[in-house]
Amino acid sequence: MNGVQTFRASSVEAIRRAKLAAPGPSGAPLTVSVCIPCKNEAETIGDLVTTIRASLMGDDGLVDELVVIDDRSVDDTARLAREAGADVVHIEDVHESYGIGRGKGNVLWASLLASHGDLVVWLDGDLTTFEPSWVAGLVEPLVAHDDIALVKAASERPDDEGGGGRTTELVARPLMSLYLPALTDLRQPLAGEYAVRRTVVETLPFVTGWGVEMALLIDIANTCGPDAIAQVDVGVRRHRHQSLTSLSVQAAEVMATVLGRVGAGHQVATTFRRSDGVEVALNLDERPPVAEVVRGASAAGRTA
Ligand SMILES: O=c1ccn([C@@H]2O[C@H](COP(=O)(O)OP(=O)(O)O[C@H]3O[C@H](CO)[C@@H](O)[C@H](O)[C@H]3O)[C@@H](O)[C@H]2O)c(=O)[nH]1
Ligand SMILES: O=C(O)[C@H](O)COP(=O)(O)O
Repeated sequence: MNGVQTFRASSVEAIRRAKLAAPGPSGAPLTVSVCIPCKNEAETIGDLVTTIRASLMGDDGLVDELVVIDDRSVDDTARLAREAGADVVHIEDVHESYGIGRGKGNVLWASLLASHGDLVVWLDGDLTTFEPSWVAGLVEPLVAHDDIALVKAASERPDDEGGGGRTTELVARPLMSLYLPALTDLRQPLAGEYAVRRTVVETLPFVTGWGVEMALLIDIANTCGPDAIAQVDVGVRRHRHQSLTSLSVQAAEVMATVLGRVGAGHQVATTFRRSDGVEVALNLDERPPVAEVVRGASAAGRTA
C-alpha cells in the first residue's frame, strides 16, 4: 500500500489515443462524460462548455458526452450552456423520477443518472481558469490503472482575491490530518474537478450537501483502499469566491460529514448558527447508491 498517488499528466493527444485504445467494463470502447453542476453560473459556463467542445469533443475525441446539470438557476445558465453545445439537464426532471433533493452532492448524484460514460469527470461551473489538459490529466490514471477509482485535481489556489481555499485549508486538511492520515497527501480534497470510475461511485451513497467530496474520499478509501485515490497537478485554479457567511455553512457540513464517517460525530447537530445569528439547517442528507436506484427503476419499468 502506497496511499494516494500523484501523477504528472502526459500530453492531451497521448491521453486521447490511450483512451481510444482502452476497453470499457463491458468490452466496448471506453467512454468519458464531463458533467458540470451549475447554480447560477451564467458568467462562466458558456466559455467552459465552448472550450471543452472545441478541444476535447468530436469524432474520436477524448470526451464523448458533456452534460450541464442546471440546479434551478435563475440566471441564463441553462440557455448559455445549451447554446454553447452542452446537453442541459434540469434538476427538476431528475427529481420528478427520483424525489426532491438539494445541494451540490444532490446534483453530482443526479449527474450520474443523466450521463452514460464509464468515466465521469466533474468540473465546477464557476472556473475562471480552465485548460482542456485538466480533463485529460484527470482521466489518464483511470485509463492506465484499473485499480484507481478517483482522481482529484491538485491545483495552486492564489489568495490575492481573498480566497485560496479557505474551507480546504481551515477545515478539510486539518480534519484529514487528525482523522484520515492515509489521505493527507491530497492537496485539494474539496476540489470540484475530479474524475471517477462509474462502476465504483454508483455503489456508494451520496451526501447531498457540501460534504459530498469528503464522503466520497472516505468511502472509496474504506472500500477500495487509499491507493485507489490519485491526484494530478493541473496548475493554477481561480474561481468565484463565496462569502465567509456562506462558507461557514459549507465548513459545518464538511465537518459533520467527516466526523460522522470517522466515528467522532456523536451528537452532531443538524443546524448551524451563523455569525449573523441566522440558524441554518445543515444539509446532511444522503441519496442511496445510484446502482440501487437504477435497479429499482428497472424493476418498476422505468428507464434511468
Ligand atoms: O446547491 C448547489 C451548490 C453548488 N452548485 C454548483 O457546484 C459547483 C461548486 O460550487 P461552488 O460554489 O463553486 O463551491 P466552492 O465554494 O468553491 O466549494 C468548493 O468546496 C466544495 C466542498 O465543500 C466543493 O463541493 C466544490 O466543488 C469546491 O469548489 C458550482 O458550479 C455551483 O454552481 C450547485 O449546482 N448546486
Ligand atoms: O475550496 C474551498 O476551500 C472553498 O471553495 C473556498 O475557496 P476560496 O477560499 O478560494 O473562495
